[in-house]
Amino acid sequence: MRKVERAIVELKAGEPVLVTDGDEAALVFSIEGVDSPAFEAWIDRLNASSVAVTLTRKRLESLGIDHSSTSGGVLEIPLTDTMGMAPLIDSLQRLGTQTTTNSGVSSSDLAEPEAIQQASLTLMRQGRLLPASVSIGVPTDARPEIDGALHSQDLMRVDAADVSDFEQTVERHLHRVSEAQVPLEGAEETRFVLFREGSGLREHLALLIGDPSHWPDPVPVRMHSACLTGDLFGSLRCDCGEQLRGAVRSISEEGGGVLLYLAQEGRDIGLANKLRAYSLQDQGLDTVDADQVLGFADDERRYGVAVGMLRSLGIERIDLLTNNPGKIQAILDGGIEVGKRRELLGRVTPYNRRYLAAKAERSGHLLGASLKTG
Ligand SMILES: Nc1nc2c(ncn2[C@@H]2O[C@H](COP(=O)(O)OP(=O)(O)OP(=O)(O)O)[C@@H](O)[C@H]2O)c(=O)[nH]1
Ligand SMILES: [Zn+2]
Repeated sequence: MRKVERAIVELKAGEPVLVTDGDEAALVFSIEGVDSPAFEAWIDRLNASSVAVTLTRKRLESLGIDHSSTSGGVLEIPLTDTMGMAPLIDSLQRLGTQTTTNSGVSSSDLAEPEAIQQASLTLMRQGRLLPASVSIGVPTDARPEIDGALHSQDLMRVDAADVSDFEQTVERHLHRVSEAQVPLEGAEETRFVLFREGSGLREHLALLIGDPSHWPDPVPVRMHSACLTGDLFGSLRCDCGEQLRGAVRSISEEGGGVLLYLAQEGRDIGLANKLRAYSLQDQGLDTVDADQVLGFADDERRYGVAVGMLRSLGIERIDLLTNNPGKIQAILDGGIEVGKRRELLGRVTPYNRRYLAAKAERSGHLLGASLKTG
């Protein structure tokens, strides 16, 4: 597991990772890393005649490519002697982010992602990078070159099978690391408990509000996905900051309960991608389409960690503060009983009205009344 974690750090730094599957091996870069010196250097070192771009199905759809595969597609790009590095990098980056549906690529140009390419997309996802990768196949005669780099620790190697296990393993190994009393405005008796994922990459908080021995049954719970712009800076583009403070207040008034503050910035696409999505929304796309252009599903969140935290706190029956039916389903799927849903509304502003409307109309969030009156 630590190897996969290190591989993600390499990819985030624009460096390649060697991904293997049996006898097959490829050097994988994130599409964000193709302008790094390492990319050009490895094309030369391996004397590569082509590179392969792996895109998610959502990304293919947004490029107007009708592809039947559920997991994505792989486009082989031949490298010619006359093609300079700058145009190659430019066309790779455009495949990763351009908004036009006129990509010039058709479904017949695409291959099904194999284990290595599937693993590459998982690595990007775990690193909250753009979900697109570029790989360079390693031919047998280039193995000594690669072995040298592995030996001198210039290159990290991971096996595709370990990558595919990673996501599940992370959720199973949740550690309760540290805790302290932190009095909050409106909820002075609050205890922060920090949980760390097995991989060490992410940390989530449980705020225990009030005295647990006097909590109502079912326990009022809010699962809140981090939103740096809204929670901390009071962004008017969303309703998160108000929901966060409203939840603390309301749980405290009801006699206590738990707020889970989950490291799932931007519906778990990460802050870098959320800012990209915002900028696409400023060009006219709604919140769902903007994420799709970047290659993401409507909502990338899973709640295994939240279920794990509730279990570790000994909570088996909850009332959930949310407008998102997907969260209720996820908790039920995790085997925790949900009594009531309690709505939790933020203020509707001219800046967030469109965002909230898209959540209601396209993602099934229960916000209808607030949008009419707000
Ligand atoms: N990708 C993306 N994420 C956004 C955007 N606006 C806000 N977010 C993120 O959406 C998440 C909202 O989290 P929550 O309030 O927990 O969840 P919710 O799905 O709105 O459901 P509720 O429980 O009803 O609030 C946060 O992680 C925000 O950072 C956006 O335009 N695009
Ligand atoms: Zn927000």
